Amino acid sequence: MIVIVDYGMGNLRSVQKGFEKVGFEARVTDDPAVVARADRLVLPGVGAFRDCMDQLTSGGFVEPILRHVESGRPFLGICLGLQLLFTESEEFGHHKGLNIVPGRVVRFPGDMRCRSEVLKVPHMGWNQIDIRRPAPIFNGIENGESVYFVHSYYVVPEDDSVVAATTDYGRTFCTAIWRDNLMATQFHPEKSQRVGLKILKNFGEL
Ligand SMILES: NC(=O)CC[C@H](N)C(=O)O
Repeated sequence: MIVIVDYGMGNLRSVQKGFEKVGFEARVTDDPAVVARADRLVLPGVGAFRDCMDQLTSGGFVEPILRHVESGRPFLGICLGLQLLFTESEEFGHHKGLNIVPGRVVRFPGDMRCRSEVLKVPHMGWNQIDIRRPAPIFNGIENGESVYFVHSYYVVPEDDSVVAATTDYGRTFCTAIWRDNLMATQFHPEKSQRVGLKILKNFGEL
């Protein structure tokens, strides 16, 4: 069973519908005991880093998430669900994350340009992924495919070897990580139509 963590700040229904569209039942839960029993766990996230960490902590989700990742069972983080895996984020201050992946979460600068065009922050819309490592979620996905983004911050892993894909937006930034059973994307598979559904299907088939 795929379990989607409901800590009050995720785009849960669209993630759930995405899995259903590719033939996988996904259970949305706010019960840490159900999270602890998941054989595949999805951590979505929309909103501010600190608020999400506060919700995960107050909801009793931190331990079950850490145990799940240690167990080797498949884990998928989406957008803020990627960022929360890291040591800390500079979003609205300095806030500690789950520290499952050493590294920081930093903001795009406001003065990025591409040729003469100012690149707005948040990075919002379709952009291409440059697949660096054959993460299982990328099975059957062509390099250079477009996916959908909505974010102002991006992750900077201490160990570059966890980077599975990058994207260019004023700079080349990490857009997906893969370490053993742990996979996470800065973009939104559930908003990325055909490519995104394939990614969700790949995760369901692990
Ligand atoms: N879509 C989001 O919630 C974005 C996550 C985070 N607040 C960021 O701006 O990067």
